[in-house]
Amino acid sequence: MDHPRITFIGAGNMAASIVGGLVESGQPATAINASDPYPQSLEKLREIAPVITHADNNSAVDGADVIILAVKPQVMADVCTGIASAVQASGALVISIAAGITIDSMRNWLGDQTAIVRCMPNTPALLGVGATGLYANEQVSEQQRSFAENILRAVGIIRWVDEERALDAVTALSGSGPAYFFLFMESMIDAGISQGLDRETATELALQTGLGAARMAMENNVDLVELRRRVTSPGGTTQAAVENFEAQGLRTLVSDAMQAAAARAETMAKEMG
Ligand SMILES: NC(=O)C1=CN([C@@H]2O[C@H](COP(=O)(O)OP(=O)(O)OC[C@H]3O[C@@H](n4cnc5c(N)ncnc54)[C@H](OP(=O)(O)O)[C@@H]3O)[C@@H](O)[C@H]2O)C=CC1
Ligand SMILES: O=C(O)[C@@H]1CCC=N1
Repeated sequence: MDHPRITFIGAGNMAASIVGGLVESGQPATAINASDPYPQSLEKLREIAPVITHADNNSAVDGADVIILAVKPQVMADVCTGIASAVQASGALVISIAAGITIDSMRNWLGDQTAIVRCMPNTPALLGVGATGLYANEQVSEQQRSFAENILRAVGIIRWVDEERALDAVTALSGSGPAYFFLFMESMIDAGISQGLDRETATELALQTGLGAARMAMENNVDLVELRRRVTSPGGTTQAAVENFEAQGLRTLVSDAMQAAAARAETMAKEMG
């Protein structure tokens, strides 16, 4: 099978970014179906590519090889129970991108033997530079694993994890991670302004610095500690700032925040499972 027939349930932000990446990577739009109760979301999706749209989830699932559940965790139970018979009849692979919804919950709603890949992408997928962690249950075949890989690779890098629990750590790191960097850049901009820069200048310098640092970390074959050492002249300005970060417990702060995110993913699984 050259191109699997892919169905998106939910045509929001994440679905739109994955559709964009898929079509760019050669998946024909005519082999993509999407359903959403909100016609405007479907129209927006068709501005990206001429996919086949449905108001009804079951009609979108009909004939699919891969079904991507791209709805909010809160509506997942209703969506899954509503398409369960059609999913069982199709034998399709189900891919969920919802935070904190476990494979056990999905098997309860969809049927025991459903092949499920649970994954956690992030919003840079919108630009094709996402980072996704994936986990497959036993029912997923080799061919279905490669479908899942190709779909998520169309919007960035992918990493399989061996245990489903690890997806909570992936959520805490790369799923929520873009927001941490935005917060850090916001803080740098505010600090620059309070030291006398105008907002536009502070913003431009902070964003370009973020981009430059990320590119250096990815493109130079040098580890982060060494890259940091090269910026930090002994007795200079960077040392003064970094010592302040360390003294105020930046590492503990980051670790505690990521633990809160992972714990929230676990609680969501209990609340919505
Ligand atoms: N945003 C992020 O950073 C990340 C999000 N995720 C996960 O991705 C998933 C989707 O998020 P996102 O794209 O941001 O959300 P959106 O709200 O943009 O998209 C969800 C879409 O599903 C539609 N929908 C609601 N009910 C149904 C239904 N019964 N059947 C079909 N479609 C329905 C919604 O319509 P309507 O607007 O009318 O309700 C909406 O268009 C979430 O589960 C989230 O946890 C994963 C990684 C990162
Ligand atoms: O905040 C959330 O719950 C979702 C999951 C990861 C990013 N956004």
